[in-house]
Amino acid sequence: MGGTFDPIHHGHLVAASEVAQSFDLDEVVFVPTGRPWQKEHVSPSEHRYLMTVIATASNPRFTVSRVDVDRDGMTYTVDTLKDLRERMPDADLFFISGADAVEQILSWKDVDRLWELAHFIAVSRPGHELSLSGLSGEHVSLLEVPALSISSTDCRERVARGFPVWYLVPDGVVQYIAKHGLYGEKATKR
Ligand SMILES: Nc1ncnc2c1ncn2[C@@H]1O[C@H](COP(=O)(O)OP(=O)(O)OP(=O)(O)O)[C@@H](O)[C@H]1O
Ligand SMILES: O=C(O)c1ccc[n+]([C@@H]2O[C@H](COP(=O)([O-])O)[C@@H](O)[C@H]2O)c1
Repeated sequence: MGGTFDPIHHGHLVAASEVAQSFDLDEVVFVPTGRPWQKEHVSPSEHRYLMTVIATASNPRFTVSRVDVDRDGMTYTVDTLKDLRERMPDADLFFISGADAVEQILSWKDVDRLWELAHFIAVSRPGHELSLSGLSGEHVSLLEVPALSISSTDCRERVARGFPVWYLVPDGVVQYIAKHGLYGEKATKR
């Protein structure tokens, strides 16, 4: 599952867990982006990587990859998938995305190459229609997952306003944000 994870939240974790169950996956690899070219003002990748490690540590089926964080330049999924394929030559690769990301996929770099590298799984997300958006069902599967109306943008804005993010993100991530003063945190009651 690729994402900017700024920060990772329970919407990401529930989506990953549902896909793992429904598609009988051995492992879900979370891949935090290095420099996402369609997003501005992103937190340093080491913070996003470490929050992802903290959030996934307790699940034996979840792992985190540094392939995007360690690659120079902008992050493109075509490179992510090539790097993962090199590291896992025998694996069947699936790329998990939310409905909003799938709406944009035709704008991604080397989109035609993507279908050769992985099968895509689009999960439902509140506020977005889950549809193939003109993509082929041969390359993309759709999956309804429990609806959690959480976004990283909302989490960042809440922290900046001094509102709690407990129960929106894992406890360790709440503590990591406070410890490193991410998102312009104002003092909050805990
Ligand atoms: N609540 C959610 N339910 C289902 N999928 C989600 C949810 N939140 C994010 N996703 C999906 O997870 C992937 C990574 O998301 P990302 O890290 O960009 O989080 P985000 O909440 O969309 O962030 P931001 O608000 O900063 O854009 C994307 O494919 C996105 O569609
Ligand atoms: O390859 C691309 O051109 C591309 C463009 C936008 C997003 N992506 C990937 O989509 C995933 C979700 O991205 P984001 O920005 O919504 O967190 C993440 O793995 C990104 O690298 C990929």
